[in-house]
Amino acid sequence: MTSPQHLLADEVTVGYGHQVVLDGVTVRIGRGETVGLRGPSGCGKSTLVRVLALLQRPDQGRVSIDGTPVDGTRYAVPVALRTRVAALFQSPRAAADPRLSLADLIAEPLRATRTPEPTVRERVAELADLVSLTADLRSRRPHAVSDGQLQRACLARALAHRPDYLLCDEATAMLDASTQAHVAAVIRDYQRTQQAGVLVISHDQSLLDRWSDRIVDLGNTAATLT
Ligand SMILES: Nc1ncnc2c1ncn2[C@@H]1O[C@H](COP(=O)(O)OP(=O)(O)OP(=O)(O)O)[C@@H](O)[C@H]1O
Repeated sequence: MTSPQHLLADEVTVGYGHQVVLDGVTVRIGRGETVGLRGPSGCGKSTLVRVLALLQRPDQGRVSIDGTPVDGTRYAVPVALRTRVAALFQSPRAAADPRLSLADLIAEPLRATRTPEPTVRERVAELADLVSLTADLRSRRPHAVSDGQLQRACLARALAHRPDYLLCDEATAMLDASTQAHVAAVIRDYQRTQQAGVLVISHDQSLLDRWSDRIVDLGNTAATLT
């Protein structure tokens, strides 16, 4: 029997104190498809991304990757499994270590998995080219680049391990129109060439319509959404 080709949040429940944010939510992202996720502010979209990215453990329910259930958060999960999912968030400044050059930022996930240094350097050059970061920009630290340039580095870093699933949480919301189009184009090319599954969160309905194969509405959390 072939294993399923999807990233699945299965009947996931998450609460903070007395507030239940996700109540038995099921969302499936198939390989090769782009799923849009919408819903009013505070309905739990970012919480769901953190759960799917294995950054937060649900109170109930579970995540599985291509049929393999995941138990625990990211660093408790074997490298080969956890690197299949990557996430890109709205604020690159919150995500990036200010002490690292953009090249070292992109290299971070590769070094964290003990990738040999020559391979790291080769892959970083390839990724930086993919997001059009010049050699000059690669040597700068976050304070010396624009938000758009930093977000491009964060995208390169997210793609470092060639994830099968990429979760984009308002990833283009803070960017000007031309950087937004650039980042979106890189993600779409990646999605097509790798047959990756992509989850896109946005408050911009026209962006969701353009980008998604289908749209899931998380405003209706009582329902099971697949
Ligand atoms: N760590 C936390 N501790 C307590 N409450 C939290 C925490 N993280 C999120 N919340 C609350 O959970 C609810 C859902 O937050 P979340 O960020 O997942 O929603 P969202 O749909 O992504 O919102 P937005 O569209 O505004 O980004 C909100 O009411 C938020 O205040």
